[in-house]
Amino acid sequence: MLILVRHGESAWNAADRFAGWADVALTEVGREQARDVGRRLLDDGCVPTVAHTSVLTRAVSTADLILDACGAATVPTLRTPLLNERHYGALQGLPRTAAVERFGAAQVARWRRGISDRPPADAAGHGESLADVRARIRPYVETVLFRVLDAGDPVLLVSHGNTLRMLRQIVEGLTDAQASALELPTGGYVRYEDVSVLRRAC
Ligand SMILES: O=C(O)[C@@H](CO)OP(=O)(O)O
Repeated sequence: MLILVRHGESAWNAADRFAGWADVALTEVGREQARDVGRRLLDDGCVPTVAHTSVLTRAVSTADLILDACGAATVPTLRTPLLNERHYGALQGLPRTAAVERFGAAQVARWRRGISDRPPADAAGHGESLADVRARIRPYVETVLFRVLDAGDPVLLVSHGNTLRMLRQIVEGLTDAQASALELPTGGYVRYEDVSVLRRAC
């Protein structure tokens, strides 16, 4: 079983600011969203035995709260930057409304959901398109994730909006347009009971 979770609401989700690799904490709403996922997994008898998260605090905290709430606090957890949110370059920290005023709604929409549109780079030259994120996570999906799923472990994977968009494209075999249109709310999750279907789609 694979359980994909988008982290709970962060301070910058609440403030409508681009987060990317900025290490923003969960709000109390986000913490409760995470605990709620854990309680639902427990009720459904879907307690993970392995967890994978990004290295960003909002994902790590979400995983910890989920695992605590479903009685699985001691399961082995892999934290990897491969599961980080897309790097949003110079947009990080900017309110979305300010970005729209400065660059126009159409350009901001392309940076947010266009597959190969890379946001403007930050001072250090960083900034990833969705295609860059897909290339970053593909080796993780094909070697690390599938190896654990093949061992039969129910895996909890906590990541980010754009990273999960690309991860779902890979494991569900979605087109670019379908992947770009995916919207998982903060604290939202998708559960795949039969992971052999995912292997075929990959
Ligand atoms: O700020 C971000 O890092 C992401 C996810 O919340 O934003 P967007 O949905 O605009 O890609």
